[in-house]
Amino acid sequence: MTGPEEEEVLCHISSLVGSQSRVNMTDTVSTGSVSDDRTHASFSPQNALPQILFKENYITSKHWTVVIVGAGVAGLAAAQRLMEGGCNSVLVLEAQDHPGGRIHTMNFGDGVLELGAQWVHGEKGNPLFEYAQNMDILSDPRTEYSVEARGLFYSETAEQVPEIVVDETLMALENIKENIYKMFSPTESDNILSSSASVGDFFKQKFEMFLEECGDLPHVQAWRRGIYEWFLKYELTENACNSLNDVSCCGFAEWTDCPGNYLINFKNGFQSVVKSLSKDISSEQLCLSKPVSCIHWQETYEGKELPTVTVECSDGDMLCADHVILTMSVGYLKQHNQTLFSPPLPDRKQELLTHLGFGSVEKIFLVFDTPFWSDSDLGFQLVWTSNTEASSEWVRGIRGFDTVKGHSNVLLGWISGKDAELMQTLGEEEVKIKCAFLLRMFLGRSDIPLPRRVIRSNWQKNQYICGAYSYRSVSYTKLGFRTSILAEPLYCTLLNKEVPEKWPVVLFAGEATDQDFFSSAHGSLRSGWREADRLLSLKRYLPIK
Ligand SMILES: Cc1cc2nc3c(=O)[nH]c(=O)nc-3n(C[C@H](O)[C@H](O)[C@H](O)COP(=O)(O)OP(=O)(O)OC[C@H]3O[C@@H](n4cnc5c(N)ncnc54)[C@H](O)[C@@H]3O)c2cc1C
Repeated sequence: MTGPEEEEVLCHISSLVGSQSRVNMTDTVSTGSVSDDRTHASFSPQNALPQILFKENYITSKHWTVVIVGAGVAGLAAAQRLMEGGCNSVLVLEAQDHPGGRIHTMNFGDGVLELGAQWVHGEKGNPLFEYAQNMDILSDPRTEYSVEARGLFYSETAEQVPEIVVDETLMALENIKENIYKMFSPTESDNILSSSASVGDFFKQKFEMFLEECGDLPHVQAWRRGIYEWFLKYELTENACNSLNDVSCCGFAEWTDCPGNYLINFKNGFQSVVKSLSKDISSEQLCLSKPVSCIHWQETYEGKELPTVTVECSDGDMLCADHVILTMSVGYLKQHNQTLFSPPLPDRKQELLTHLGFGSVEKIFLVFDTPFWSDSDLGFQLVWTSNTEASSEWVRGIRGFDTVKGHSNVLLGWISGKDAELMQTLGEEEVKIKCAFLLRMFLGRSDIPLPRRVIRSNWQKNQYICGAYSYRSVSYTKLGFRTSILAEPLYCTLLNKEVPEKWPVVLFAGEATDQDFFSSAHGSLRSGWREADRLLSLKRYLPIK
């Protein structure tokens, strides 16, 4: 079913990690990360057989200094940093048959489609921007820019909402958002009351005040309310939550913007970061299709040597290491932490995982034979001003359709929360029909054709990702949780006085563990470096291999 215009970039990535996938014949892994019609053809168990026999012995017979679980940005960044620091005994285990995690670039036509991370968000102080710039993999933001959530705003009665109303309302909402940052910034909000404030309540209260001040005619007020609903959907996507009432104002204000262009593209897609981070990792050190099922660690150790962490894989393989860095998503950890650790995680960490937010954001790419819009259109934003029959359906969750850089015949719809989860359960035909119906209704154009195909991301369905990214919920801040609690390693108390008494054995990286840049790829990158540096600082105690 794969169209001629499309080719999995992941196949290209496979070449950078060698042609051996080390797929275990006895362990069939369903990645579920993309629509069912795409497979990673280069990794066939048949052609991997000779390597399997060699690799399985190789990885289990060695005692590794560091085993990293997950080959997303965080895991690869940690591996690269460790190796640059002189620690070469590093093994990366990845459950899926490709590296990249929540980065998934797909070749399409003459360009790419990004099913996961799409842009570098900001320049100044952004570690990913600096890294990518040094690697010369970024497009020039002055000539190669993207737009998001722009274009014309239409109501379900096919009226274009006057730009002045759109601009005024969005400006008011941006000001309210700015106020959340100011009032709830970590320096301003050290009290119990502010820790229970929700972003949803804050917006609602301030927006009602704005409406009152405006004193509009009823139809203008209906537009403003529709724009407000549109804006909330935008924020649901930014925060990957079901409702902004779940998002804590304090947690929201912890996010730190990096000044500069917010939608920076890569010359060859986000996958070039994956490629660059893994360029020095040999094929022996990156083991794909190798899910880890349990981390066996010790809380105290009396021996003269250093304690060993045993990594148990789903296929029964046991690997030994001095340290393990885990980079799985919070969604995955929420589902598996009860069985993933032996002994179990400390209570406080388990409780944190219950309260830390992690929800769905999905992309729906509509591919048309020929565009029904013009080159100057930036997108079509959907403003619901009343309740119609369609408004109770999942399609109401679609914020709008943006044009896509490099593809004149593709529109991108964003959807999040419960509507995104429901959308994933539907067949391609139904999604196609519903999206075309929506566009016809809002644009008042019965001539809009059915898209030729629909390409969806399906992050929530992916058993090794389980959603999009993390957010700080109201209960999380109310109970006093901090990112540092999630990021804190599991220590083993050593009686050997030659080394620090609290010896980190299991370490945690990944987007959610970054204090300021959680939910982003630059947060992941920094978290991988942070944990690698933590281990490199112990170098003097280790026979670094
Ligand atoms: C739709 C979407 C759009 C986004 N847009 C942007 C954007 O424009 N800009 C931006 O900066 N960020 C964006 N992000 C966020 C960004 O993609 C992530 O923050 C980042 O890629 C996460 O990297 P990570 O290494 O922390 O985790 P992951 O990428 O999730 O890596 C973890 C890896 O662990 C593996 N794994 C899980 N369980 C196991 C196991 N048991 N054994 C072995 N391996 C396992 C997983 O398969 C995965 O490969 C977006 C995310 C989504 C979903």
